[in-house]
Amino acid sequence: MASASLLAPGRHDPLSTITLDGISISATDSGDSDADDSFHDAEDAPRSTKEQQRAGQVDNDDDDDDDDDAPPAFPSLNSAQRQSGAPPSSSSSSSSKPSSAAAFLQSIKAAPPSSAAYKASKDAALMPPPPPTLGGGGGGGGAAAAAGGLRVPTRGNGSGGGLAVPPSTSALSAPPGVGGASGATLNKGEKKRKKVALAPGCSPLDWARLKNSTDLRGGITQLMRVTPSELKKHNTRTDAWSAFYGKVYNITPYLRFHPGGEDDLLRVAGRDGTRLFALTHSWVNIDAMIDTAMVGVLVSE
Ligand code: HEM
Repeated sequence: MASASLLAPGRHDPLSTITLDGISISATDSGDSDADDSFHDAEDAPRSTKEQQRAGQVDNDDDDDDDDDAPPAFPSLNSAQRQSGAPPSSSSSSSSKPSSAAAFLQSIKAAPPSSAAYKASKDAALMPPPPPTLGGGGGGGGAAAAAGGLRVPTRGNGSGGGLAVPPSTSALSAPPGVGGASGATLNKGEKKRKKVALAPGCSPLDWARLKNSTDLRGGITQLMRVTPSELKKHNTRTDAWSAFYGKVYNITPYLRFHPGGEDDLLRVAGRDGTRLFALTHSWVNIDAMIDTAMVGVLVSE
């Protein structure tokens, strides 16, 4: 092929091979200093030629315009793959090339036609990868795409690195009582948390699994009208009912799953626990928590 005559003897640098071959396809362009035309010609190179050039390269995606329009960014100039292939680098062999080819290469390297991918690959040989940038304004992927690389999406919060802990949280200490944060101090009016260590197999997830798969009514098949005196009969650890917001629940199976401990929950066994419940954790959705353990509604005597 005509490209062989433009290559320096013994020169196998894929970078120069592609570029020079691009010129060779349109022979009349060989003296054209317009780099844009040269790269366009390379894009139009016959497929078989391009495949030969790409032999041994990782990226075989023909649809990638960057690959076709610019000297290959992959394998990158300092990659192990490229080094193991052992083609001599362009800088080390430039002195042995014919002066016209060397000058042409030089002109391309000095001003590639708006080829950000080529510039990135060239820079990669000289310096470590840049630190992650912010994707402020939703345009975070733009620079990465232009550089021909993939980036982890970052949050455009306007400060700090993409995956770093938001600066606002660094000043916070753990909530009192959480994770054994003994050094945590309580603000005035703040209550100390009283969560207990649950036994193995008694996590909230275990409870969710149990209550969704098992009948927890303790033998009750139909919802009952429960009077306070009836409720009072179920006040033991093995048979505990309690009323919350007008509904009566069999809390016996939930005792060992209660994050606040069995004893606290047992305080309301056999009676209306609405007030204590609301005082302790009004945010807990009791219906979602133990709906399958509901045995009836609370009625007056
Ligand atoms: C069937 C009724 C109840 C259910 C479903 C229930 C459920 C829960 C849940 C889900 C939590 C964890 C809350 C969180 O992490 O924010 C919790 C914590 C707690 N519960 Fe209950 N609870 C019930 C009744 C009660 C009652 C009647 C009392 C008090 C006598 C009580 C005292 C506590 C306490 C002290 C905590 C720890 C709160 C903390 O410091 O984080 N609970 N409960």
